Amino acid sequence: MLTSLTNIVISFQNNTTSMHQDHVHAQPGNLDPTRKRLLSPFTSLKRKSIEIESDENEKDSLSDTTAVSSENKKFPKSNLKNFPAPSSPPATSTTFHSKAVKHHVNVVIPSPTARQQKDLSSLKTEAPFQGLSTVLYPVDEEEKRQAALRRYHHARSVDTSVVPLIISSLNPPHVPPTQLVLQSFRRKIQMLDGPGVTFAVDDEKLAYLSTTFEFINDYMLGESVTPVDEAFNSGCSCVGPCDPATCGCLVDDYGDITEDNGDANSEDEQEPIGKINPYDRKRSTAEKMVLSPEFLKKRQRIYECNFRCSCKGNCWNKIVQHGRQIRLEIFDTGNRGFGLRSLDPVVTGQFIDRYLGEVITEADADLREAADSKNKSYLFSLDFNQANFEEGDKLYIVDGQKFGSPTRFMNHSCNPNCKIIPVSTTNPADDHLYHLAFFALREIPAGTELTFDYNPTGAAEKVASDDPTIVPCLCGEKVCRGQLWPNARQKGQLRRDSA
Ligand SMILES: C[S@@+](CC[C@H](N)C(=O)[O-])C[C@H]1O[C@@H](n2cnc3c(N)ncnc32)[C@H](O)[C@@H]1O
Repeated sequence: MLTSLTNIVISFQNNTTSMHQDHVHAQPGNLDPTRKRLLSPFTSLKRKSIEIESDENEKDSLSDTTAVSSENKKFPKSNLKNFPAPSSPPATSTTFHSKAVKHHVNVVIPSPTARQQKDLSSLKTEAPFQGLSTVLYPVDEEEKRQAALRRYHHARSVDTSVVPLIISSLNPPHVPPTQLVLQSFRRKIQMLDGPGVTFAVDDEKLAYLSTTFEFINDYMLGESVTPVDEAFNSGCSCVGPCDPATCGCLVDDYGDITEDNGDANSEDEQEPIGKINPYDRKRSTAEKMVLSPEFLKKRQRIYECNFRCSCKGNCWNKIVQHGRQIRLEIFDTGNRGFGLRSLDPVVTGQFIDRYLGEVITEADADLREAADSKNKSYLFSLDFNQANFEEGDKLYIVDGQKFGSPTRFMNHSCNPNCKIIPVSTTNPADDHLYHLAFFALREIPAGTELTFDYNPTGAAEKVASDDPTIVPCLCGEKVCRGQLWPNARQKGQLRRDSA
């Protein structure tokens, strides 16, 4: 079989695009979010929908040039480089103007066999609608109607620098990139467990946040973080609902350990006077269980019933593990960055949400802090039981900067309306890994900013107000201490005292 090299003229024809939209739809490259594959003229060349002009004379005149296998119809690079590089329009651009006017590309087309020639000529006569040298196939009823009326447009060559290649039916309506990022961020927010979380923040700030932060539904454990083995896990042996007087999960009551006098671990030297029931059944309404007023004043850890407990089912000592029950909103405070508020009224002692993030070792936290010392602090130390730590024990830190929960946006106040309580929901034997749960210290009307004290035990510590390194507190409370934390202790401040 003879092979000939045909010089063909490729032009983007105005009608071609619409005629072959179905064709283009089928291309997986459509899904490429960068759309580069669709926008590249080179890619377009590969599509069958491009009109190719050739005639017998041209074939003949070129038949003595170099032969190349027809299977690999290669477009010589020397010609391709004339195509303009994609001008990287926004990912969702629906229309673009090809800057190429005409491009001559050498393509090898095998000479048809006698049989093929016969087939082709029969095709030409049988095909209902023909262009000057090209058989065209209308794709929808309107195009068929136009073609039947001979209104079919057959421009042979068009100045493609002014012909918009409209691919509107292939792409969603034009959406600016910021909106795209936001759409994807909002979709992710919907994946958060619990009632909705919304944003009252301008698009630009939200778009920036969405590129630097992601919501998560649980801790992300770092490589060096090892939870205590399940073999050490235990549960209560209550039959039926847990008895607040005897349930083995409840904390022993030592009477006088409060926020004011309180070392959380001083119980070691005393005999318990009973059990503290962390959640108040008396104050519960039909739908709400709250932290007991006694517990709100104490520095104690809550051990909720877990899957090892005999009580099973919907035990009243399972609150934090059921997750957030209120709608939250992240808003722009204007002077302290983002803040958090509840869209629902919150009652005293009500559970708000957990503080989540990457759980990392103290050494890793130090490295992160050193690398990013000027930024806001999102590091919380899981050091509530530090007095029990033994030589070699690892101290874990929760870093909510890049991954976290809505409480990552809670600001400090010198007169806070929330407080963090350490809560174990799975393995009570694990002194290093537990949850940091926020509870309401008082009634909080819907729409009020949720805050906590970043430095509850260090309230008295102040440094000279002319210290240039002080981070000023902007909580605006009458009792404001004027600074977020004594600056000499800024490093790791959240990591020390918040729990
Ligand atoms: C855990 S973040 C709180 C969320 C933060 N506002 C944001 O936009 O992501 C802690 C940081 O918020 C700022 N911040 C929180 N409370 C503040 C306050 N009362 N006054 C000034 N800045 C505060 C400080 O920059 C602090 O390092």
